[in-house]
Amino acid sequence: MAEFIVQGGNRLKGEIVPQGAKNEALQIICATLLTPERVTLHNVPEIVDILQLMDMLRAMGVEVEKTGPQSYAFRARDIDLDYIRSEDYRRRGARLRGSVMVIGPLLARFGIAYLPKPGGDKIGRRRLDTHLIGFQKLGAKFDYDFDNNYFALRSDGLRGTYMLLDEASVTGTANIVMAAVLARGETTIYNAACEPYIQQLCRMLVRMGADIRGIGSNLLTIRGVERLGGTEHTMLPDMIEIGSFIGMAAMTQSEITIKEVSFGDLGIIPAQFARMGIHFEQRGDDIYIPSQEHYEIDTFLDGSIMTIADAPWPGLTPDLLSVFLVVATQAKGSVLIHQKMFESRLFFVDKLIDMGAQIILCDPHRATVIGHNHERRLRGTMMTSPDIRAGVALLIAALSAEGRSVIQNVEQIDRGYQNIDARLNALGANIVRAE
Ligand SMILES: CC(=O)N[C@H]1[C@@H](OP(=O)(O)OP(=O)(O)OC[C@H]2O[C@@H](n3ccc(=O)[nH]c3=O)[C@H](O)[C@@H]2O)O[C@H](CO)[C@@H](O)[C@@H]1O
Ligand SMILES: C=C(OP(=O)(O)O)C(=O)O
Repeated sequence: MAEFIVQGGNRLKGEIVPQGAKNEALQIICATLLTPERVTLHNVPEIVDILQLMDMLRAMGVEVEKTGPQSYAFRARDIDLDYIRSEDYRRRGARLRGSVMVIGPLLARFGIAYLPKPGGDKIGRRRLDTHLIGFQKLGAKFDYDFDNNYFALRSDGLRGTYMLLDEASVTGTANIVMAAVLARGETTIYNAACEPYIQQLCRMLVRMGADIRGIGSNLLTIRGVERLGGTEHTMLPDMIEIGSFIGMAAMTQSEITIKEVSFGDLGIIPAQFARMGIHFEQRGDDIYIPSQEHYEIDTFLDGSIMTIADAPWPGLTPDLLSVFLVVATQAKGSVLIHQKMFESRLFFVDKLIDMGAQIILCDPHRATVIGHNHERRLRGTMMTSPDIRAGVALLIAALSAEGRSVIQNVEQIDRGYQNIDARLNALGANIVRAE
């Protein structure tokens, strides 16, 4: 298990370029299975989850070639359909959440797919009902194999239909869209997720020849086509990484410019940081954050305590709530952080409490934070990263803290943030990676 040894207290300064979006890349890489033609992807983040998904596709028979820095070409000519029943496939699938999205393309193109229990962050129940019920509505049949622990899905030709999703699942919507683009007839998906990840996927599918209307909304209409062709696609900058850097700048009182953020695709994220009292300027497509001695959390218009809560897009992504929570520990004022979607994502606050933060964990979904207004620093300590985003929140806490912290299990952070120690050290942080 690798760890970060962090000497806290440095103010950071300089420019940082965000990586390509992890959760978009997971969808997009799975979509390359939909065509035997070449698909070239740019701005691919070389993080553990993405490298593992690419290895899984290679093992399935996809030709994957690195064509430049952060660029890869994929060609899914001959897929080994025996491999997708193998123990190796199940083992690889279990390492990341994104693996679940190979199912839609396999079902659409080959009429057969196996769904092993996917991995990903252990942040509460992560059900797959939306995916499976969606495939069933398109005419697929599924059985659970109790001996081998996987779902087997089959179809003798998917057919378009109307469906109202029980929840706006991100990976569920991506999976169903990828199945529907090659189904016969028209599919309507209501209550579809509409994050920029999904919008980007849909735009790429359209360039491959798909017919999709309603992109960016929660009502998608897809007219199935016979086949899809090759294309090129560039990932957006990772909005979760951008949000993490905004939070880090505020906590460490640093002056940072985040380059080429694709501001229009950040949705409500900048406005929510502004409600935390954090100043920033949009300069072209960059975000400039000046060094701030203090930041004061807004109240609601009636004077009541601010709540920062997640909601399906265009609401605030749950993946940034851990960062908002840590940022609040040094703000002036109080805030209620309400993580509605996941039930085990706030437990990392005990580490922040150990560091001296004033937090009351009200229940698994809600924590009240009373900020120190930078009058009292957090204290460095020993901690373990429980999931990607809590890991980064703890790293931000450690960077701002007095003294030395050790963060164990940084493999969790590496799943989602490329080379984060070196990139932050280039801004003046003091992070040493030890194996
Ligand atoms: C690989 C990937 O892309 N992972 C992201 C994806 O996971 P993933 O697609 O697995 O998450 P889902 O969107 O399916 O749902 C996440 C959780 O939120 C709940 N839920 C979902 C929709 C809804 O309207 N109401 C609701 O309560 C679900 O029950 C579930 O517990 O989306 C999550 C929600 O943005 C993010 O945290 C993950 O980083
Ligand atoms: C929860 C996340 O990832 P995953 O769905 O891959 O576990 C995340 O990116 O914050």
